[in-house]
Amino acid sequence: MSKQIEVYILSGFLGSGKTTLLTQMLEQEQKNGRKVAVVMNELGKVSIDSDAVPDSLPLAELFDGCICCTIQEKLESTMQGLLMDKELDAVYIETTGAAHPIEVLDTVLSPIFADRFSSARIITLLDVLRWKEKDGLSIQVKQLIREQVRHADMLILNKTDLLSESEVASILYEIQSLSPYAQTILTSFAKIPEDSWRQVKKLEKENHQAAHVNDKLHLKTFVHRFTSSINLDQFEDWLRSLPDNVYRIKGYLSFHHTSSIYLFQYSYGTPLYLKEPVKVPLNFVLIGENLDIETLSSQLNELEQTKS
Ligand SMILES: Nc1nc2c(ncn2[C@@H]2O[C@H](COP(=O)(O)OP(=O)(O)OP(=O)(O)O)[C@@H](O)[C@H]2O)c(=O)[nH]1
Repeated sequence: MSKQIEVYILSGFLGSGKTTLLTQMLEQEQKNGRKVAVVMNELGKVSIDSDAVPDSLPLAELFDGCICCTIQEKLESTMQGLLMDKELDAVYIETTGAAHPIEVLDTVLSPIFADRFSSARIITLLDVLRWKEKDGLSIQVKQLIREQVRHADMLILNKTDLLSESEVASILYEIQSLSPYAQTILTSFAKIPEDSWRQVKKLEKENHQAAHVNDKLHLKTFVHRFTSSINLDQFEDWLRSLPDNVYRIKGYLSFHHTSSIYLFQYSYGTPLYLKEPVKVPLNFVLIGENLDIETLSSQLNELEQTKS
């Protein structure tokens, strides 16, 4: 199997400190001599933050749209292009403040190459002052910030210099009830301990051995590779039996009754099948909260056991 590439999705509302954080992460990575690439997304037509990325690093700037919705396919092709670099260790994606992290994760895990990026992590920054004054925000913005917090693997409560210790403590308490599993740290100017974000990845690696570590991560991804065709009716029975914590599925399937391959998409309970014109590996990606990966894996293996 080809080398896994680490992916860090930097999420957080406008001005929360994503670029400030990215600059430090890249300094660390350069010090460690690792090869990284950066993907930056701006809603407008021009580059604003690209100076934060040293000239020596590959940088893809995706303008004039949001990679979580209007220009999803640009992100997908950018990620596919990055796979050509055999030396690459990690990709940092700075999202726009308006991005929904699950939508970005969903794009990063395109079934064409999901097995290479399956350790993707969401790191969310929260501006504590903005959170304290959230009553002044629209319902939609409040909802988006909550989603960014809720789906984080690592949560950075930034700009703590702007509030008192007791105000920060009460926000921490509130946030931990919203996102009890994320590794949470308090920062000013996004100063995080060296390489701490890379430890988040290690936690999942240990998932398979240490049951207690599972509790730390709530949003999970799982990539299954089908090696044969399956029975459509049985597949649909399996879909109907899925728990609500499976948010997204997408992947390639082949069925006993046809020689075609289908791209299957499932979002908020609605399935969609599209005939795929070319032959592709049958990668099947699931994204959800607290997924019981062992059970899902054995159910998918079982689907392959039926031969007609
Ligand atoms: N006081 C204070 N200012 C901070 C802190 N972190 C970042 N800033 C400042 O906040 C502003 C926004 O920081 P950025 O890192 O550009 O935030 P961003 O999330 O990349 O912003 P967008 O790209 O607009 O979404 C900059 O002027 C930073 O210097 C902090 O902890 N405390």
